[in-house]
Amino acid sequence: MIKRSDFPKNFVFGTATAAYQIEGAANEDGKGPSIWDIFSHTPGKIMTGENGDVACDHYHRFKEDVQLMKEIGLDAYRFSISWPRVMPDGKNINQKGVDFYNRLVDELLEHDITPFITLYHWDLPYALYEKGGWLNSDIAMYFRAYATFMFNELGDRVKHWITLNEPWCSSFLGYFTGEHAPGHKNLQEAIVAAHNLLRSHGHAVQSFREEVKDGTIGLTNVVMKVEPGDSRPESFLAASLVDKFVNAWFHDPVVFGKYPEEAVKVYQERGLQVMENDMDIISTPIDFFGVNYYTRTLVVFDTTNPLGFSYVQGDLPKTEMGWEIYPQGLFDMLVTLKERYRLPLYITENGMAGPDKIENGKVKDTYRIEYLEKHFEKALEAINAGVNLKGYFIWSLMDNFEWAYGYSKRFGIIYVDYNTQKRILKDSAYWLKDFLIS
Ligand SMILES: OC[C@@H]1[C@@H](O)[C@H](O)[C@@H](O)c2[nH]c(CCc3ccccc3)c[n+]21
Repeated sequence: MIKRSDFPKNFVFGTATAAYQIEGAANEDGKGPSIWDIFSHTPGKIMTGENGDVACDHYHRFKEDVQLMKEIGLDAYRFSISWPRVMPDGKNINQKGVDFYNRLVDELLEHDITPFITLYHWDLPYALYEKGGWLNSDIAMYFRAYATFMFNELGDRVKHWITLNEPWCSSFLGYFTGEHAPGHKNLQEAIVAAHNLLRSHGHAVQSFREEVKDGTIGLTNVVMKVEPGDSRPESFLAASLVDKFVNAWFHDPVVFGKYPEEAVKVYQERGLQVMENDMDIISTPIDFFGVNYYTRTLVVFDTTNPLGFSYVQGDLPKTEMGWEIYPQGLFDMLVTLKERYRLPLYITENGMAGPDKIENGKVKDTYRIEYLEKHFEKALEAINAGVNLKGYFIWSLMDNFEWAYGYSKRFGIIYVDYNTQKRILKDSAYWLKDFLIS
C-alpha cells in the first residue's frame, strides 16, 4: 500500500478550487460581474439552471474551510482570484475584494498551509468582455496590470503562482463549442482567443520576474492522453494530430516559442495572426507546468467530420462525468511532458465526480479512495522514472459549482449540503488524513 513517506520529503499534497465555483457573494462588497455570472444566468446554459450566486458561500466561510484543510493535514491549497472581485471593471481596484484575498492568504499561512494562486480560472470581468475580451489584443495589457497588482499585493506572502487555468478550455469551450462562457461558437475566435490567452500569460510572467524575485510561476493546462479508438493507421494519425491541437498547442509555444508545425498550417487558414515578438513574450521562461489530468481521450479517423476525426467512448469504468478511469494516462503524460519540455511539474488537478450520498451522516466514497490511490501510485511511478514532480492537488477540496453541470457533479473530498452550507468530510477525506501521516 502506497505511503506518503514513499514520496520525496518536500513533495506537497493539496487540494484545488476556483473562485467562481466556491465563493458565492457574486454581487457583494463591490464585486463586478464575470462572464460566468452572465452565462450562468442565461437560460439554457447550465444543465440544472443553477448559478454561482451563493455556491459554497466560501467568501463568508473561508475560516471554517481553512480549518477543515488543517484538520485533514494538507500541505498546500490551490485557489484562484476572482479578477472582477478585485477589479470590478477589469481595471479599477475594489479594496474590499482585495481585502478578502489578504485575509484568506493570512488564514492559510497561520495554519501552515502553503497558498498556490491561480490568477485566472475562467471568470473574466464582464466589462472586459464588452471590450472584446480574449478577442481584443489589448486584453494582455489589462491582464498584465491585474497580475502586477496582485503580485505587489500578495507576493510578499505567496510564492507560487499560476497565470492561467487551462487556456484550451477558455478558448475552445468558451469560443468554439460554446459549452462555457462566453458561449461563442466560432473556430476563428477560439484560435484568436487562445493566442491572446498565451500572450497574456507571457506578459504576466515578465511582470512576475520584476515583482516577486523569490517566487515561482507556471501555466496550468488540461493534459489529455489522446489514444486511437481503433486499430486503423488513420486513427493513429488522427490521435497524433488531436494531441498536437489540445496538448502541444498550449505547451510548445511557452517553451520553444513556436506553435506545433502540423497545427499552425490549419490555424493560419482560420485566422491565426502572430504579431512581431508575440512568440518571444509567450515563451518568457516559466518555472513549472501545472498538469490537470482526469482521463484519456479516444479518437478515430472519420471522413464524415470536416476535421477528419471524431471522439469515441472507451469501455473502461467511468466517473459521473462519463470520463474513463485511466491512471496509466497520468504516468504516460507526466513522462511525455518531462521528456519534451524538461520542466518541473505539479499535478494541479486530479480527481473524480462520484455518486456521493449522505447515509447516517457519512459519505462512503470508496470509489474515490480507490481512484486517488491508483493515481497516487502512478504519480509515484513517474517520480521513480525520473519525472521532477513537485506536488499533487486533488480536485477538489469540496463539492462546488461544476460549470455547465451546475451542482449536479460532486468532486469534493468534503461534501457540501447546499441547503444548509454544512460541510461533511467524506470517507476520502479521512483516508487522505491518514495517508498524509503514513
Ligand atoms: O471538471 C472538473 C474540473 C473543473 O471543476 C475545474 O474548474 C477545471 O479546471 C477542470 N478541468 C478539467 C478537465 C477539463 C476537460 C476534461 C476532458 C475534456 C475536456 C476538458 C476538469 N476540471
